[in-house]
Amino acid sequence: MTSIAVKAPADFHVHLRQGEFSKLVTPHVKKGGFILAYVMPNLKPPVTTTEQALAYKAELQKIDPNVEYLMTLYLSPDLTPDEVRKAKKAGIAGVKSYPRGVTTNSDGGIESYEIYYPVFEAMEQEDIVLNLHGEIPSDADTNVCVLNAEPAFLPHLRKIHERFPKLRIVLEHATTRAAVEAVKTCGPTVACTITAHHIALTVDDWAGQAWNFCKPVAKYPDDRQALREVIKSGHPRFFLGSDSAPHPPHTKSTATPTQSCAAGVYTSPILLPLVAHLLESFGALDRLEGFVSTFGRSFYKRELLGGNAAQIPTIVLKRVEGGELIKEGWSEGEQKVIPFWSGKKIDWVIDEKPIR
Ligand SMILES: NC(=O)N[C@@H](CC(=O)O)C(=O)O
Repeated sequence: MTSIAVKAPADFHVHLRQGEFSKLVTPHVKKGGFILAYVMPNLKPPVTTTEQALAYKAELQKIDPNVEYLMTLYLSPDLTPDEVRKAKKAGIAGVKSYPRGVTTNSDGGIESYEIYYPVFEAMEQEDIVLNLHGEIPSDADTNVCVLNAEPAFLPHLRKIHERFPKLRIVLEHATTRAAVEAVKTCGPTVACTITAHHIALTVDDWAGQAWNFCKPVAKYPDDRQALREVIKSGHPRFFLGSDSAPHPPHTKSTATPTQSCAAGVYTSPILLPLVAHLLESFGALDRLEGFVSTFGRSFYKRELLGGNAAQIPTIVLKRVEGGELIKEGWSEGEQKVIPFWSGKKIDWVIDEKPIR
């Protein structure tokens, strides 16, 4: 195969940041082949109200109007059932839960799920999606660390799903076989995003390599295998959410003995070619459109159906013999960002002028 057409690619988990940094990274969604971005709310301060989310959306639209932005709120005590109803009317798509302290800007994250049951009830009624960062905080007393934080979280997923069976829930950026199996056994209201980097990496790739470090961390080879298998099987409740998380280079690469490096892997500007390259590497290229577009769109009720099929935006990838080098980085003024696999070659690029 030398070219592939993908209809309406949608990234169901992306960090677009704020201020000048946002101006650099937001256009990279389109650059990477995507026309829909499901935007994370972990800004400083976090996006906790409908008003803030709409103001943030307006900023993103000003930077790049060519992408559809689906906005989320940050689960915190500020979020009330009334605010959920207001959010629904304003078109907010989801609420993201970060357990306290597990990742970037999660100091205001949650400590217990039960206190949010009235909020979940309103979300279930209003059909707003709950996006779960599925890790529990590390705790030496209970032997929890980054390697088992995700399996240890799964009982919470099951409990919330049992209590609110109609609430649509997405377990974000799954990294383990246990998570894949847990989501499979849940009902049709529970889905799961998988990142590009987690189908490439294992523990060995981030131990000693800050650029591959993100939360949740990549796990064992067998866990990666489970992610690949479920994508290859074409399971419709498993789809792409890149968790593309840019950080200024100095926060990734110049950690000191007392300061750890920022968590996050940046894939936006190369995303669709990268996913095609990875899926092809394990024989799942035929699942590309399902994984990066139709499955997620169907779960989120954002299908592009009917009308004239020719009007659906289509991105064409072409194969590059010998591979295409991933750029060293992008910069604008003082802002700079370095992508995942910078300096490595991948086999696909976006065809800017496809012959139709
Ligand atoms: N994935 C990451 O490692 N980091 C994300 C936060 C998150 O989604 O955990 C970020 O905002 O940098």
